[in-house]
Amino acid sequence: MSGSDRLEASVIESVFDAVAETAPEIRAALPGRRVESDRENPSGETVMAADVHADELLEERIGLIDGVSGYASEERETVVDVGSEPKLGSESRYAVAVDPLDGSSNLRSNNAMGTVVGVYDGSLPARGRDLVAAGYVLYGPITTMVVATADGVREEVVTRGGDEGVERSVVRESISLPSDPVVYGFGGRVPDWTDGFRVFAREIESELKLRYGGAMVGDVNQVLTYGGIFAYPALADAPNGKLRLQFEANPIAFIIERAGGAASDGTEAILDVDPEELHQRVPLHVGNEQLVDRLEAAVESGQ
Ligand SMILES: O=P(O)(O)OC[C@H]1O[C@](O)(COP(=O)(O)O)[C@@H](O)[C@@H]1O
Ligand SMILES: [Mg+2]
Ligand SMILES: [Mg+2]
Repeated sequence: MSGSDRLEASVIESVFDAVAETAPEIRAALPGRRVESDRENPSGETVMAADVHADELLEERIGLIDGVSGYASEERETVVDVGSEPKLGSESRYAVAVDPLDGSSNLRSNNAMGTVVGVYDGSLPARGRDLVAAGYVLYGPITTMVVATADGVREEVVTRGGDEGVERSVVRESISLPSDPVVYGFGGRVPDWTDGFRVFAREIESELKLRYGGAMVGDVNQVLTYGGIFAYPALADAPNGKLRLQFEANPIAFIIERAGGAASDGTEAILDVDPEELHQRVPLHVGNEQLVDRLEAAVESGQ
């Protein structure tokens, strides 16, 4: 292994160690943080106290990792320079982009939420093809972490061990999307969908079962588990949809592609989208390849 390969492997391992160690703390702190903070994020959304807390914990832990030069989050205007000279040689060139708490509007109703992380080889904003790893934590009835690297996709269960340590056990390895899709979940109000997307949705309704929980991580995990399609599409008053390219769409697209699926903005692969700014939004359609292909055809013909 060359020096730069060693650095990359060590950065990826350290990022997921940090995320796994932080997840039980993020979860344990939720009950007292189901209220709005006095802040708005760069996307113009009101930030919950739990969003702020998760972001602070992750910045502190990820910022310490040897070889990581930048930390960016949905909740911060600019990339935080956390660079140091890596001990393993090579330059410190990796940037980590995080959605500290995905689906935080589910806090009030006590439904699923997640944490999304992307490890980019380069400075942000970057193309999804520059990701070297991505993953998410799902705070469901149990806490799981899905990790995707060049080697494939795995799912771990994360629990608090003795003396506040964290235990991780791999429960699924080499995950690939089931070839016979079962579920779908689409965000946004139906009247705001484009004509092409509505036509596609009508077809899918008679083929698959609806599973929509309002947290992208939870909804995507249904697709990863049972096969199917998740979308937060372009809307009449929001042509770029709701989800953010760097923090949400790219990491999810990376995971689903590694699991044998596809992800599209409606015309091209999410991972090929050239970023213009850190917080830009993008329509996201992700799942089994044949469904994403059909979606692209329908969206194109309906515009
Ligand atoms: O409430 P809506 O419009 O269905 O939107 C739900 C979508 O918004 C999100 O909550 C946005 O993520 P954040 O909670 O991180 O802002 C996604 O997780 C989810 O897919
Ligand atoms: Mg989110
Ligand atoms: Mg969020």
